[in-house]
This record gives sequence, structure tokens and C-alpha cells, in this order.
Amino acid sequence: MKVQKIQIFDTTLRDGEQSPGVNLNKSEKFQIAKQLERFNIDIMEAGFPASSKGDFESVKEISNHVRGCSVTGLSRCKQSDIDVAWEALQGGAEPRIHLFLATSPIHMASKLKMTEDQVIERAVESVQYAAKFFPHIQWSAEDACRTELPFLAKIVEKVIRAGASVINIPDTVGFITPKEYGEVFRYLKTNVPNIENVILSTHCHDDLGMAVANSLAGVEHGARQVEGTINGIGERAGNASLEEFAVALHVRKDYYQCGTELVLAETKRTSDLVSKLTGMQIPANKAVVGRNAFAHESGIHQDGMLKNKQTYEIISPELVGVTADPYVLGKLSGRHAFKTHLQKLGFSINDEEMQTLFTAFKSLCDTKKEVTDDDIIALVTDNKLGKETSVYELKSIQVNYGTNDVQTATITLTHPDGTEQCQASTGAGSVEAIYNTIETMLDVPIALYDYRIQSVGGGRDALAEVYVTVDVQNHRVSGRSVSQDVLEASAKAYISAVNRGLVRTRLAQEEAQKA
Ligand SMILES: CC(=O)SCCNC(=O)CCNC(=O)[C@H](O)C(C)(C)COP(=O)(O)OP(=O)(O)OC[C@H]1O[C@@H](n2cnc3c(N)ncnc32)[C@H](O)[C@@H]1OP(=O)(O)O
Ligand SMILES: CC(C)C(=O)C(=O)O
Ligand SMILES: [Mg+2]
Repeated sequence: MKVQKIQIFDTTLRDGEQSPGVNLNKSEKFQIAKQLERFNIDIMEAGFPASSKGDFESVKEISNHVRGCSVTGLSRCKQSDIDVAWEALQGGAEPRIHLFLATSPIHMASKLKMTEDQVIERAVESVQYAAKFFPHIQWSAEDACRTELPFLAKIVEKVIRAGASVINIPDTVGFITPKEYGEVFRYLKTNVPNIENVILSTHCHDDLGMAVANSLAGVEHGARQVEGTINGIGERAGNASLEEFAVALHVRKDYYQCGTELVLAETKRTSDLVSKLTGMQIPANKAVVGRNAFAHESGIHQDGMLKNKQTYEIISPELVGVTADPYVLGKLSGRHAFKTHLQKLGFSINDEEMQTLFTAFKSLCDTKKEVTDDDIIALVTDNKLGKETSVYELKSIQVNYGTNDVQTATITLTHPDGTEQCQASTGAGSVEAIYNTIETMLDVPIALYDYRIQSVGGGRDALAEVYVTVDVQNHRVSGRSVSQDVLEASAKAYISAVNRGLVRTRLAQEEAQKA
């Protein structure tokens, strides 16, 4: 099967920056440009040089330093814009200008206040003027998809004759449907002489959620360049999302018989960088790059995936550089996924334990939105602890506190072997004094990793809820306790984490012996 190459024209740094609220500085634009180079895009629209001094500087810097692709800048059909664009782009490897002029009746009459003939004349003279400097000229018919087709064909013919080598057909307001967009390309191909000598390009906006579908329809009807942005950012509802487009072509190569030369493994990294620097968050359910794009939560899907990934996965996450665990445990998960997750955490569980743990897991899911690995470890260790008598237990606690005193805690603890011990130690604060005292009585070294406190309920009689995370012999475990008293809750949470840590250590030793 012969696969036709589709050129990727990335306009994240121009149309993407037109997203309300996005304002990239020179260094941020440069960082994105270097990542786009690694992504191996074909053409990078680095900005609109005549729009501001800052954008001019950015385009110039990118054009001088990016070598893996052709760099372009947007320009109105205006000599002064073209001059500024040449100044910014001339140092590049393959300088390219992107000229545009609106062709729809509403844009010509209301915005440009020009007749059809004046628009043709302006477009032609601008292309001819730009051709004195630039080896590559792209010309765009802004609002092409609301333009009368005979006029569109007429102006396209004239600008090709004037020297444009790429003709872009933007759906500027995201209005067209895939079938109609395909028709526009078909019409131009049959009505414009010499059109086979130029590259036809798509540029679709997502106002009706059809930007990627329209781009694909353009490709089906002869477009060989596709414009879009990373994460689909851009003016209003944004542009065609390049990662969605490229992955659609890759996965459905059998249908489109076309492909890009993007390094798809760089997709996630590129998307994350653009999201971070633009401040535009990626919706969790966004195709290809959303947090949930490769995650399976429901039991039937997880079971299918565990038996054969192809049951529910049409894109392999590795293809686009995603490494996250695809199985999300939640209230809709089933036993197969739960057991597999336990195995991944290093626990082999017999059928009887599995029954108890799965029931405990389901009731935890009813009360907690997100069940983490820490929660699952706590479930397993608590299940063991429930049957254990050999644990540390807090018998009594007394704290001596005063603003001018050294804080001292006196604690009585029962050891796993049943013996009782009483110790006192000091600390910079009451909680530290408690933890120092407990540590002097433990047989294993403990490192406190995290301590959090919150109140449960309101008013004077609110309860204190304390979460503690500790490291016990290379195992990170958490403990929790609720009490009317902050210090008692702190001590109990700590001891609960220590007990879990000891069980966790022993379970790991047992697993190692089995192996
Ligand atoms: C569909 C798109 O995405 S097009 C790109 C949109 N991007 C931007 O506009 C971002 C950058 N723009 C800017 O910084 C400013 O708009 C500038 C610097 C380009 C121009 O600013 P100003 O000179 O103050 O003009 P302003 O933006 O208010 O109006 C645009 C002018 O350009 C004219 N114009 C619009 N498109 C074109 C074009 N393709 N070719 C020639 N003239 C054009 C308008 O008719 C208007 O002219 P007028 O002043 O004679 O009425
Ligand atoms: C400048 C052009 C190509 C554009 O962004 C549009 O028409 O949407
Ligand atoms: Mg646009």
C-alpha cells in the first residue's frame, strides 16, 4: 500500500497564541518551537511579525535557530507587513511567508470594505511583491468556506499564477461540514487550471466540533498539507488538534492511505509543554492526550483488556509517549483488575482473602472518589492487622507543654510481644516530642515523610483527623486517626502507620521467600 505524505503545518505559536488568555513570551515561544522541531513538524508558523515588536523578535529568533523544519510568519496583504516578515524570516533555512486575505462576501464588504476585483488585485500584487524575497509563498483565502465557489476558484487561479506554491482553504469560523469541505477541494481541483502544481492545505476551526473531521475530509479530497495546533488551542473554540489528526491518520492508514512524518512518541511531551506554558489545561477526556484517554475503569472493560488489549484499545499509549497505568481502580472495577493490581503492588492473595479485600475495596470506593495505591496497601495491611495481636499499641500519653518550657511527652506503649514500656522525650513542639518518644521505643528505624491534620465537623467540639506517612524499611505507608484531641490523634496515626509498615515489611519478606 502506497502511503501519501501529509505535511504538518503547526500554528500553535500563531493561531494557538490567539487563544483568549494566552500570552507567550520570547523564551516560552522558543521552548515550544524546539519541542515542535523534535516532534518533526514540516512547517512552523512562529508568529505574525508585524503584530508587535515582541512577536517580530520571537519569529526572528526561531527562524534563525530552528533547522528541522521550514519557519513561516503570517502577513496581511500589505507591503509593510511583508517587509517586516522578510526582516524576521530571512535568516531561516527555508523562508516562507503566509499571506492571507478574506474572500467571503461578508468579510470583503463589512471588514475590508473592498470589492471582489479589489481583493483579487490586492492578493495578486502582494504575492508578486512577496515573491521578490521569499522562495516559498503560501496564500490563504480567509473565510474560504463562506466564499462563493466560482469567486474562490477565480482568485486561487490568479494567486497561483502570481507565484503562490501553497493554497490554504481556511474554515475560519468553523462553519463547514466534512462533506461540504471535501466538495470545496473537489470543486477547486476541477475548476482551477494548474492546481496540481500547488499544495492544497486545510485550516479548520472547531466552533462546531468538526475541525479534525473536516481536516480529514480535506485530505480525502486531495489536501496534502494540514494546519492545526497542539491540543487544538486557538482563536475561540480553537483549531484542528494536530495530535488527534495525526493519530487518526496513523490508526486508519488502511482507510486514508496517508501518513505524517511526526515522531508520534513525542506527542504527550509536546502536549504537556504547550499546556504548561500556555496555562491551557487539557480536559481529562481529550482524545490522545487527555489523562483518561488510555485509562479503563469499568470492570468489564478491564477484564477484556487483561485478556486481550485489542478488545478496548485502538491506540497503544506507547505510540504517543504515554506511560501511565491504564487501569484505574474505582467503584466500577471488577475482581480481575483488582487482583492484577494487588499483584503489581507485590501481594499474592488467596481466594478467601480476596473475597474480604474485594468487599472492603468496594465499600471504600463508595466513600472515596479516587482510590490510590496507598489506600489499597492500607486495605491489605489492615486485613492482616485485623488478625494480628502482635502490634504496637498506645496505652497512655501525657504531654507537658508551656510557652517557656521544653515540650516533653511521656508515653506508655505495648510492644508486639506484649511487654509494656514507658519513655519520655522532648521536642521543638508537642507532636515532635510525641514522635521522638515513640521512636525511642521502636525496634526499627522510622522516617516521617508527611504529616497532615484537618478538622472533622465544626465548632469547639470538632474532631481532629491526622494523616501520617512514614517510611519503614523502604516501604512507604500511611496511618490515620481521628480523636477529639489533636495530640492523641497524632500519636495514634503514627502508631497505625508503623504497624502497617511492619506488616508490609513482613508480607514483602514472605513474597520474596515464595519467589
Ligand atoms: C483569521 C485570522 O486569524 S487573521 C489573524 C488574526 N490575528 C491578529 O489579528 C493578531 C495580530 N494583529 C494585530 O496585532 C493587529 O491587528 C495588527 C497590528 C495586525 C493591525 O493593527 P491595526 O493597524 O491597529 O488594525 P486593526 O487590527 O484594528 O484592523 C485591521 C486592519 O487590517 C485590515 N486587514 C484585515 N485583514 C487584512 C489582510 N489580510 N490584508 C490587508 N489588510 C487587512 C482591516 O481591514 C483593517 O484595516 P483598516 O484599519 O483600514 O480598517
Ligand atoms: C490566517 C488564516 C489562515 C486563519 O487563521 C483563518 O482563516 O482561520
Ligand atoms: Mg485560523
